[in-house]
Amino acid sequence: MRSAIQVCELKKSYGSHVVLKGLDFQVEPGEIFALLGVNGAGKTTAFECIEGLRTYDSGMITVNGKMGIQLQSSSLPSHMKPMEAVKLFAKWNKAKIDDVMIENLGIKEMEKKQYIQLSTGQKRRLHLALALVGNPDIIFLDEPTAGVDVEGRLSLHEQIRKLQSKGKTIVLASHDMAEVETLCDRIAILNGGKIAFCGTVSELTEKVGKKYRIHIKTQQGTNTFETDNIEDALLSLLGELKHRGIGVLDIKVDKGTLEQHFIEMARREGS
Ligand SMILES: Nc1ncnc2c1ncn2[C@@H]1O[C@H](COP(=O)(O)OP(=O)(O)OP(=O)(O)O)[C@@H](O)[C@H]1O
Repeated sequence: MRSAIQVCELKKSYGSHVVLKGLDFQVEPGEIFALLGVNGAGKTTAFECIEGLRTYDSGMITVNGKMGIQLQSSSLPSHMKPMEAVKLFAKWNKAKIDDVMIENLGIKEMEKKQYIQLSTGQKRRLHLALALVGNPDIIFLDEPTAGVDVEGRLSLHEQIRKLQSKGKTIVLASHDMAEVETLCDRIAILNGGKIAFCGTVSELTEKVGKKYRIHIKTQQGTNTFETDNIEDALLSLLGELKHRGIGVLDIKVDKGTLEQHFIEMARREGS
């Protein structure tokens, strides 16, 4: 099967500032893929090169499918009404407005407001609707839930999953690691102008998360212990607690969070 997006040796500089030093990655059809990196790593630059909005110095980009691009904040005229924007985008795309999509994203509820009067969450939903107007195959979302409250974020996640269930490919950039962990099939970490890691979150954990962490809650409080040998550590910990007559209320074992692995990756492979 052809990849939805294939990026080979992508290089991009702004004057003497080299931002992308040869990116290589692929996005497969129907997956939710995240491009991660610290501020200024070059995620937006990479997106814009792929989207055809920015020229690049060298490399090859292949996109198989129609693209839909979520706007950045304050990209629309401040007095424009949400449905006016939707109609305008539909006209540009020569597309029929999908009433179900408009309904799902709650665009009609904001009908009376001007763009400038929308909340951050409402703007994000409108931007997503505008990206979807032309019925694209591949949807680019640059920080789709930044500044959105928990409820709004969950509702946007639901919409993004619905898109995936319809066979759409989603490519997103996000600084919210919890969001990435729950939503994405694969991630790529951009660091020092290169892809430092590309794969699933579990693969990243295998690569970076060397130690097990035991989080244990007792009547005396919560503690975290790190160990290489989970079996021995658990046995001796539980044995010791039993010996001292301390009851265990909760116990969890992990190999660190995506956030910790991301930071570790940035430190390890830093530019
Ligand atoms: N038009 C431009 N002209 C010159 N430099 C630019 C331009 N756009 C971006 N840069 C620089 O390129 C680097 C990468 O920026 P980019 O916006 O792609 O990063 P990013 O990973 O998307 O960051 P953030 O997480 O903050 O959105 C930064 O150092 C930025 O200052």
